[in-house]
Amino acid sequence: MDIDVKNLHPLEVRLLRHVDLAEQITAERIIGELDYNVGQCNQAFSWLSAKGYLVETSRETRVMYELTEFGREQQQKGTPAQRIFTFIKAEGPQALPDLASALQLEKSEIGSAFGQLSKAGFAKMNADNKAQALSEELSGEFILTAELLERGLGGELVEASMSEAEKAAMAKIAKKRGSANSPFKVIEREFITFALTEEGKCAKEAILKAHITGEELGLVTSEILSTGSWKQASFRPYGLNAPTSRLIPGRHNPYGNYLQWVKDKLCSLGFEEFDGPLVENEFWNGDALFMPQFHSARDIHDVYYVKDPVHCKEIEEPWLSQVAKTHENGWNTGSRGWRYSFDHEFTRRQVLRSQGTVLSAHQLPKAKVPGKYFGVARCFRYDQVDATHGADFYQTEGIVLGEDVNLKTLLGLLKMFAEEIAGAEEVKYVPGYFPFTEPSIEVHIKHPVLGWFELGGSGIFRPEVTKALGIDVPVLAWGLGIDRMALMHLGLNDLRELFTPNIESVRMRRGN
Ligand SMILES: N[C@@H](Cc1ccccc1)C(=O)O
Repeated sequence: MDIDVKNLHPLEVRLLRHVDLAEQITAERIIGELDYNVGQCNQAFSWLSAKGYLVETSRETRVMYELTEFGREQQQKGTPAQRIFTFIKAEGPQALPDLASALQLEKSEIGSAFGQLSKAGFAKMNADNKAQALSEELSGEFILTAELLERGLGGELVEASMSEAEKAAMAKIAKKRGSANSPFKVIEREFITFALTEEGKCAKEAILKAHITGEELGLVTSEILSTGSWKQASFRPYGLNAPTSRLIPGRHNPYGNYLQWVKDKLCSLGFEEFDGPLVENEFWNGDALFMPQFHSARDIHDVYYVKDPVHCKEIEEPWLSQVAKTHENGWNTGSRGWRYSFDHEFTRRQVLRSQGTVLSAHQLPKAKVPGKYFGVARCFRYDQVDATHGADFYQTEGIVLGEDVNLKTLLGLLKMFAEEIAGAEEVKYVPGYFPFTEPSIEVHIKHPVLGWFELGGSGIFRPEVTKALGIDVPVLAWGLGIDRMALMHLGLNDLRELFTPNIESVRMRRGN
């Protein structure tokens, strides 16, 4: 079997070298014989078990006794019974209160210790009501207790390896967990026995063959360099195949990065960024874009209305009057208008913006000519959520104003969005319809998994839009689903992945 033992930790190596092939291995032995502490021993066991070199062969819970502080004190001074016996042996019979003050023990302690001595026949109360020793020396239980206390100094006592007499003596003096005046605390500990597996045996042989001792140095220190001791030392090899610990530095969300990249790109092309509120009104979101107020896309199924307050205060003039007249009869835009009576209450209804074009409408009255503007706008439309639809979505919106801009300029921009920003290889530009542009062009791209889908719309704003808002030059306009572009660019197959809270999948995603 080919086993790579170079990456074993010295704690594992020393353990493997130490144990015989057929041996049962216990923590006690490893701690005692290899001078490991409990933590090191547990680590060696768990690492070797994880590698399949060790198997657990049995597990038992053992009762153990641990000397308490009180026990240590008694061990040093002697137990009350011992001390009373030694004292009355040396000084002759004593009254109990005198014993208490001479030995600095509580009366109750004297009482119970004398009781034990007299019951066992080592002392008695004489005619003068004084405690008197009855034998030459203590034996039995009293000696056992002293011995147990002494052995307790050296470490925990395992019940299973105690004699019946010791167990009986221990039962009298030890209390379960923590009693302040008990010399021993009773604890229970799990003992696991391990044995080498076949792989473990191979590993042991491989270690011996490779002369790995576990004493190799893992660290070059200034000390071993300055003393020159490195010359004699043997070193642990680098485990070039050892897995490194995973570093998870903070990083930006890939979609956030993408949005920033798009913004930077547009700014570097001379676009100015615009932005606006999420809550808009029908006027800017639709009316100013020459969408008739009775247009079906504006009914309650598509747009989210604001419940409170339902209406905004007032719409800025002269835009309100100019737009209203344009709807009614074309005003002086050269159009006949939609020929209905403009609803001044409807126009003030508050909505969540449903298209980024609302930003373009706001921009027109204050735009520079020539000028280029863009924005990334979160928009809201009621929709059934699926791989390519959300209830809210981001659009990258933009306008270019100027005497000499035309359809060719627009197509050039759309090509840049589809090919450079979305990264699509197959693109289709098809005629479309929007109430605010003429002509209108839709952009479609082909996604490797989802197939063809629409990126968004574009066109040249109609004079009904531009003139009513104070602009008299051609204005190119577009609104493209930037979520969909990101889907393509980031190599994802579902819009919902852009917004996933699953941190693992976000970490794995390639950034921009
Ligand atoms: N606002 C349109 C897209 C569009 C923008 C600008 C001009 C033409 C079309 C939409 O959301 O679908």
